[in-house]
Amino acid sequence: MVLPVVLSVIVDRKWYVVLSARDVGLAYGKTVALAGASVTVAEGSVVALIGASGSGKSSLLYCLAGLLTPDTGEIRFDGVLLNGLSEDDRSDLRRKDFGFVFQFAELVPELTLRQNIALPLELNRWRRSARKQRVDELLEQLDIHQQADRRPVQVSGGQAQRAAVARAIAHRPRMLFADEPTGALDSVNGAIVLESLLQLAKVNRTSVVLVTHDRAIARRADEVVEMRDGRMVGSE
Ligand SMILES: Nc1ncnc2c1ncn2[C@@H]1O[C@H](COP(=O)(O)OP(=O)(O)OP(=O)(O)O)[C@@H](O)[C@H]1O
Repeated sequence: MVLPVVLSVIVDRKWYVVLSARDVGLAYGKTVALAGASVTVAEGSVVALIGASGSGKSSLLYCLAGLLTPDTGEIRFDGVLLNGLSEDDRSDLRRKDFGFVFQFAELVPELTLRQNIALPLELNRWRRSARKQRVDELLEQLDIHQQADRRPVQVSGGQAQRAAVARAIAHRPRMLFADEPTGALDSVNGAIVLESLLQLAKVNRTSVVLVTHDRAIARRADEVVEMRDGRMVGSE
């Protein structure tokens, strides 16, 4: 009975929790940003964190991504407690398994789009030929091949943000963290960036945590988690 076994492995994999936060608390001095926030991300799924300004979305995203250490609670990636890792191990994890897209592309201004996209591949020691092939493929997929040799100031905001998406996903990370990735764009360019991000994540089977205050964007996610006052709505 090989088939049922294979099927059950596929089903288990689909619901495998790749990342989770449990009862996470974080304060900046006297300001409480997170007050017992909990969320789980199934492998290959897109989770949108939505909520009013100041509700703690970005703080939770940064804790999930290992960029901030929570004061209390647990963050686990692949079952491993992030708070228990050394700073070196956490930065290894971010380099290999995580990708980031922020509201403003935050590309390196001195480098061309092509060089920006190649950065995570260099950091992960991809061979030159594999690097070139992957960067060319992404430039085509994101329709920015004609701007490949320009620097960020020489392209439009939408093109720069598409390059930022390419850079975030280039090394095929298991997790992509996106903080208002379309927040600085008009609706047409915002839609192009969002579609590219979701499509590339799907192709690479990358799980996504997406912070947005826009319900129309959140509707594209597999799961929408609403935050208020540093925790999930309905969790009081
Ligand atoms: N570096 C910081 N220093 C002090 N307080 C901070 C800092 N970052 C965030 N805060 C505060 O923590 C709370 C949560 O902020 P956070 O940025 O996580 O919310 P958010 O939901 O992402 O907001 P927005 O949608 O406006 O980006 C807010 O009260 C905010 O003012």
